[in-house]
Amino acid sequence: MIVTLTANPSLDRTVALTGPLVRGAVHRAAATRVDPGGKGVNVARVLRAAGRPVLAVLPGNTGDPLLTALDDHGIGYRAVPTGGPARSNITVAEPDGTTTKLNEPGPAYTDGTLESLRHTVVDTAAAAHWLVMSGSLPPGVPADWYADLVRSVRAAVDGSACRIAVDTSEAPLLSLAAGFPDAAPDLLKPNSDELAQLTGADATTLESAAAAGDTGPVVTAGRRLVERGVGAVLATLGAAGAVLVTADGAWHAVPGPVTARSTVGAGDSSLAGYLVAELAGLDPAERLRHAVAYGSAAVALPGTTLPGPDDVDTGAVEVTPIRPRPLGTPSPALPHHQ
Ligand SMILES: Nc1ncnc2c1ncn2[C@@H]1O[C@H](COP(=O)(O)OP(=O)(O)O)[C@@H](O)[C@H]1O
Ligand SMILES: O=P(O)(O)OC[C@H]1O[C@](O)(COP(=O)(O)O)[C@@H](O)[C@@H]1O
Repeated sequence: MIVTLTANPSLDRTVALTGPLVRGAVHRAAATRVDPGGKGVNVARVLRAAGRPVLAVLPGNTGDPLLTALDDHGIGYRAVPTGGPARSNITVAEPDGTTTKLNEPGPAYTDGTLESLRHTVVDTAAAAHWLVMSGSLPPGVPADWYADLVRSVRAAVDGSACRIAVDTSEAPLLSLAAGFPDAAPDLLKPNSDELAQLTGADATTLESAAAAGDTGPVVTAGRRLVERGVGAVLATLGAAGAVLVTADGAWHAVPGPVTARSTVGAGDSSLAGYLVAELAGLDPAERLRHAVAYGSAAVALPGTTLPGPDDVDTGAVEVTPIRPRPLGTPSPALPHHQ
């Protein structure tokens, strides 16, 4: 079983426009849709569609439309009472696939929510193969909460029995990294912005260099994290695919041709695809292939519509091993902001 923790879930409302977004203009939407969202919820949805047993842990009060949506999708969950309804995050989708996201901060927790959530995670992790902690933290939650939770789970559960994956950003990500090596997860899934936040590198340059075939800076950034205790770094790079770095090697995977409709949920689908392959016993290169195939499949679908196995074409993804640097060769410099 896989447990996903979404500390700040959302109802994702996607508004599709008929033309490009114009600031200050009135737009008549072509269509709208509402999906249950938040990073861990999305990972749970993809895993469930792939036939993997999954439990979503999240804050939520009985009757919250988000919990109703999870019921409708057949996602099992443990919800902890909290301070108000789940936030609504808005995506504006333009016809060329450009997506603009407006993410609310989310309701503050009531006294006890944080502790109940922590207990529920530690309790459910005891029976899990993977625990996935994903997304932002609501207002008032200490930034080092994920780092503390990694330590709590490791103290309570045999580490080899339940591995931990983390996908977060900004202060919670930086606090997690400050807690390495003892708070280092088995799998970290940064996108290029998050890799830049961790290393001080420039995100656009990391992606554009990889798109031009130079994965050196991403591999250097990934290796630094692995040297600090992270088991594997799955660095997703938008249209440039993804790079996987472990203690044993590094690989780059490039997606096949995709018509982008909405990038929302692409990173979550990548993480879920990686886990699908890992649970099937596939090797690191194949895990990366699945991650990129699932991410690209998500991009081709509207709103937070997430891919099932039938949407995913692993054969279209090209995976290349990245040769280790010869001994004594200095690492390439990371591209920093000018
Ligand atoms: N424009 C795109 N074309 C094809 N695949 C894409 C595109 N954008 C994202 N992807 C796929 O989705 C994955 C995750 O996207 P990314 O933007 O890096 O993550 P996040 O959603 O976390 O920011 C990529 O590794 C890639 O496989
Ligand atoms: O917790 P955050 O960082 O505000 O992100 C939440 C948003 O991210 C999503 O989970 C999508 O994430 P990705 O596009 O990175 O896969 C949305 O469903 C949700 O609205």
